Amino acid sequence: MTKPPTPMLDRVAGPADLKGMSQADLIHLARDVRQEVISVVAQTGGHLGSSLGVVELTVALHAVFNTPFDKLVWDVSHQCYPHKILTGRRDRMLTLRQGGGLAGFCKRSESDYDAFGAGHSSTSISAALGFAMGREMGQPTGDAIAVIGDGSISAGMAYEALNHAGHLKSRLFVILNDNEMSIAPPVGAMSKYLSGLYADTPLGKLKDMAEDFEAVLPGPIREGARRARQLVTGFPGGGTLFEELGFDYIGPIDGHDMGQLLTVLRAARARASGPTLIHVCTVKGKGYKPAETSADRGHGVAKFDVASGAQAKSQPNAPSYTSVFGKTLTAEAARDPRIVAITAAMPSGTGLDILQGRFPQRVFDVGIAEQHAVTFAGGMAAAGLRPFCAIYSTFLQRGYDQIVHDVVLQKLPVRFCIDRAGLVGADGSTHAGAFDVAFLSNLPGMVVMAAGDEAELVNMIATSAAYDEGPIAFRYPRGEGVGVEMPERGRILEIGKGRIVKEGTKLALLSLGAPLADCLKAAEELEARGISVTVADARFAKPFDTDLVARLVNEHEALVTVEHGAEGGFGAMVLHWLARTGRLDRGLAIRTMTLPDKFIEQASPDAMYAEAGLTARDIANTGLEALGIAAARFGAATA
Ligand SMILES: Cc1ncc(C[n+]2csc(CCOP(=O)(O)OP(=O)(O)O)c2C)c(N)n1
Ligand SMILES: CC(=O)[C@@H](O)[C@H](O)COP(=O)(O)O
Ligand SMILES: [Mg+2]
Repeated sequence: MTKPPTPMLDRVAGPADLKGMSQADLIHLARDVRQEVISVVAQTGGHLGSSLGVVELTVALHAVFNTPFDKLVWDVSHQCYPHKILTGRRDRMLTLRQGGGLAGFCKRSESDYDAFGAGHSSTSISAALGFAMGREMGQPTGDAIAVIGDGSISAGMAYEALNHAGHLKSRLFVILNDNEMSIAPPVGAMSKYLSGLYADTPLGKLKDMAEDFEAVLPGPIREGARRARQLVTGFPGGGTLFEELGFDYIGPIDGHDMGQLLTVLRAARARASGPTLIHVCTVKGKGYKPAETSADRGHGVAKFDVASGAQAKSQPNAPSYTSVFGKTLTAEAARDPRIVAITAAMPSGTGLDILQGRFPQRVFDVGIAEQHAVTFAGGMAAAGLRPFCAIYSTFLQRGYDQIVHDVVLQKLPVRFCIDRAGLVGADGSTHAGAFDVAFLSNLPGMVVMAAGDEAELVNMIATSAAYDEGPIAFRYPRGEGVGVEMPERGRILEIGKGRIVKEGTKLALLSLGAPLADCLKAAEELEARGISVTVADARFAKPFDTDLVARLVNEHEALVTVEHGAEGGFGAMVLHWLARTGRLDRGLAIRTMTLPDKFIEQASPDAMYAEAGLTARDIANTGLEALGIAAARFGAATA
């Protein structure tokens, strides 16, 4: 692939080089950065659309502010590629999202320019406000600037921070990057409100408006903001929502017009004394047709051919868990009108777009609002509906108190569908689904299942649909299933009962969920050495099958539990029970294999599991160790 020339970018080693550049140079630089982002992401895959949308904004911010002394906080930080390119990491961009390479998100450990790490949304205003307070209290830090998208500003946390910032009245910049997109079109009144701020002013006219805005400079910025707002809202007496919250509001301005950006940012930097919100309109995927015209505006892409935009997607060997979930739930919903589903801004990621296609009225996209999603589902369950609340494991962490207080405590039959359970690969540690088994299994009355393969997922959906006694959850990993035969229809599982998948006599491997395939592989390796192995699929982490565990420990010389989750999960529950029932009093050979007590950086899922010590080979070796024949260990772990 020929790389486009980038003469202006080639002159840049870091943000300091932007300071002396003319506006024309910065426009040229932005053009180069855009080419660079396209060229890099074509080779690595990643979050293309959001990064393309903030190219001019990133250049302007680094030209005007004094980073890293000034703290630039990117919300989610999936749009950080131009920022990484301009802050000394250009030469490593081709390692993006790969093992040992640059993270796909901002990371404090990666660069001083990454003021605050992210991956989850809606945290930037709180963090930036923290920096502002640090400055006010004498810490050596400059301005604090949060850049937050219109999708991310829908979450409660963002409002909590705006509310507090308005109260504190400290100088703080919030840049609202409004591209009228989340991953799907954003939902709700806030999105409509933001659009309303410029509904009567088509984007083409924004330039005139901003020139008018410029014309009032260098008069007081507050007056300028008011005039701009009046122009677009037509409410001379009223303030924008942001003004009511105590912010000076500037905008909306065209986020692809370097002149507007520089003028407004420089004026704001020179004059702002309190919290200031700058409303910037951008286009997700800007400057690359295939991204701009795709339904998600090129949100997350695989490697692609730049000329055609065609993405390199490998042929799957089995359906993805996500699609199995979407299709199975749709079939269940066709049979049961009480079934409804909730997503927090991830209809396609969760597979609920499939159900949405068939029953649009029964799928509720609540925006990025996991806490609300959980309690909303609780209310629906209390009303007699059968809600399936589909949230990635990592994002479900946001709704923990809601799970405990609003759902579990009241024994409400919310079905939690936990996708992306386990390590997820390129998104790295922020997105690892590591903790759900641990944080759900300790809740009284909660039922927690994990699918050992895609057919089991079908059974668990059927089981959840039929279960009205209280909250129930099932987890399944990112990516393809294992290729097992699929049942016509899900079977209702007996709550708290596991299954023996393969009978043996000497060693017992007890898998929870996705490690089942690796346990079977490990068993094969061990059997080749003459060690007879039982492989059991626990199915339930809570209540787990105590009869099965008792049988495994009684009838085998050693037991190994295996899970794709953090310490404190299934293995810990098994150990609690064994200890409580006195089974450990005279000793048992038992090992619990979990994710290690550390965050694992991005790499391929196989490489991440290898680092975690959870490959089939690791399982086999742990079994040997538990049997007291560690000397017979297999060689280097294979993924
Ligand atoms: C708490 C949380 N929930 C869901 C997500 C998944 N997610 C990542 S980016 C995104 C859309 C963000 O939209 P916006 O802030 O407008 O940024 P844009 O992609 O439009 O640039 C979503 C839903 C997340 N990162 N964090
Ligand atoms: C930034 C973010 O949180 C999402 O875009 C995430 O990267 C999606 O990952 P999946 O590809 O697993 O849906
Ligand atoms: Mg957006």
